[in-house]
Amino acid sequence: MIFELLAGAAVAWVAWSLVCLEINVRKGRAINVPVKRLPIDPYNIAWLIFQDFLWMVIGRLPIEWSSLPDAVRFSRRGWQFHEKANMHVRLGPVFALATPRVLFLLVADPEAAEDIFARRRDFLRPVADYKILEVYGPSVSTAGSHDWARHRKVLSAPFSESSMPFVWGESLRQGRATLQSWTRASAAGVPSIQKDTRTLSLNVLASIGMRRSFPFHGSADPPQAASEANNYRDSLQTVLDNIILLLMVPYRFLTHPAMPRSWTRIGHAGAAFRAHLQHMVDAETQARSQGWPGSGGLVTGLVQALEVHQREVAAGTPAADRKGLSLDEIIGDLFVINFAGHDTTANTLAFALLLLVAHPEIQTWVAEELTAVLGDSPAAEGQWDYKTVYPRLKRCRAVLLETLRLFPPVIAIPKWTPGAPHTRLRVRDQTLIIPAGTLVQPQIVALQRHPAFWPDPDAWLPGRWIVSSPETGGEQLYEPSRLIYLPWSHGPMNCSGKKLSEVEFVAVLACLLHRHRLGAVKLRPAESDREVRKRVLAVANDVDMPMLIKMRDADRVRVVCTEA
Ligand code: HEM
Repeated sequence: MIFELLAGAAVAWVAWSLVCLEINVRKGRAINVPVKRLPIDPYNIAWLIFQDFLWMVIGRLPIEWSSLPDAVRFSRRGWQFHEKANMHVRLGPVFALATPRVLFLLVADPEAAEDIFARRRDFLRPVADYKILEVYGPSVSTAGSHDWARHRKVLSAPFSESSMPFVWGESLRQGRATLQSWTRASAAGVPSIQKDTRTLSLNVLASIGMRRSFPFHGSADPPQAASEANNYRDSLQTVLDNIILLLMVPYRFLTHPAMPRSWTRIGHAGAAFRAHLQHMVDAETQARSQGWPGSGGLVTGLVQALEVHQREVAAGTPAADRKGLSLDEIIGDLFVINFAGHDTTANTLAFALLLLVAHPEIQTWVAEELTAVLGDSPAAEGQWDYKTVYPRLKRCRAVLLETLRLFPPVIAIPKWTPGAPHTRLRVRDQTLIIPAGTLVQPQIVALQRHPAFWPDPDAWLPGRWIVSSPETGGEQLYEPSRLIYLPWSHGPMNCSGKKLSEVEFVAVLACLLHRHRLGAVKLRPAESDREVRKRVLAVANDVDMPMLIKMRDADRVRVVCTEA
């Protein structure tokens, strides 16, 4: 009887899904763009868990990605990375993907994408889908339009130009410590550059929060006693390493004695991180109440916003008109900044380092610039001044820009159309009438790899970013005149940490390549340079997308760092 009931429910669910799918197919057809069907909702939890196993099996079969049916390819998390610009080359700048839950409209047209970002009220961030990020409270990423502006105003100061000399100094410190650790590594190479770039990026983030430098401890260094939640940096590390579990289950529940021990450890780190954030806010508030200027770090601006909020609450200002941020909101923002700034930067550095290992000629090209700007003496290292040095390191930035072109951590920016009954969007010579509730996604990967916009689109060529300045004849960075490049998103809601990530990346690369070069440990003595390059590129291109694009196993390449 139970079996029959379950079977009946399953049949009803499948039938209902098919009906919803067909309704969305019709909506897509009415927009007058090509429509593809995806019979399963890509955000279905069971499917999200099960698909890893399925793709592991498919990956072992001798089947090319391009020969799989469309519906199978689109069902993979992060399919846009594997598909590159192919679907848009085949179907045009816009096509619809109908699923049982929602209709997606995928946009790879520069002008239409620009229009979507500019019309912030017509194409909203789907904040309901972002609520899961509220581990510690509402934040800039999860706030609706009105509240978002309040958050963003407060966050502009810590990411402004005036904070960059500090970011530069700390990134140089961490970059030099990484170099020391890597040059000390045995002939077997650095065990994990992915782990080390995470440690480095975490240390930079922690220093921005605390205005205090943390020692770098690399994967090649002797093991240290683990301190799960003892300090701010370690609890943050545990929280970010286990973020998927913490997004699914509130950390308060994880600390329950009935939970498995590995989960309670994560729950305690979650609680400790919250306590550290609270402590930082309290210490800052106290310092300010005693007339001291505060740490000058990220927390200072947030605590000022808290003071504004508290004054408005005391004055009885209605909630909708209040300025500043509540305590929950500043804690939420502190968390989201760490979440958004950690793996994005760390993964990008790891991709760039492996690509540099595969392309020693680009290392030489970057080192030429470093020598021209910094000289070649180690003694002058302390004089690498942000204001005079950073703007001149264009080739270092070219390496970042080109790495993010091929491997953007975020592959598409979700927006949705609230306007009833529809929203209009001009795409080339056509006006699309988009029904309310459609998820409209400017496609980062497709735009950044489209052969119509980029010659040799899938090749990693940092030199494409360097052009000759019409005024001086010297080198300057290429700036695309259309929206074909958007790894940090675009428009007013773009990434707050863009400049920070650029400054950090350039500082670290300058430390690593100024007087050293990176190579790969050979698998066998007879492995040729060509074979090594092919192997390293295969590792870099073998990506997964648990939340962001990352290499499935960067540690298959053991990196060595030697003096040039
Ligand atoms: C290579 C590095 C990075 C990339 C590629 C990147 C990319 C992005 C993208 C695509 C968004 C989504 C914007 C949207 O929805 O339109 C975003 C948002 C955000 N990022 Fe980054 N990010 C990077 C580094 C950082 C860093 C280092 C920080 C801070 C320490 C940071 C903080 C943020 C914040 C706070 C937001 C939310 C902005 C808002 O909603 O107004 N990001 N980032």
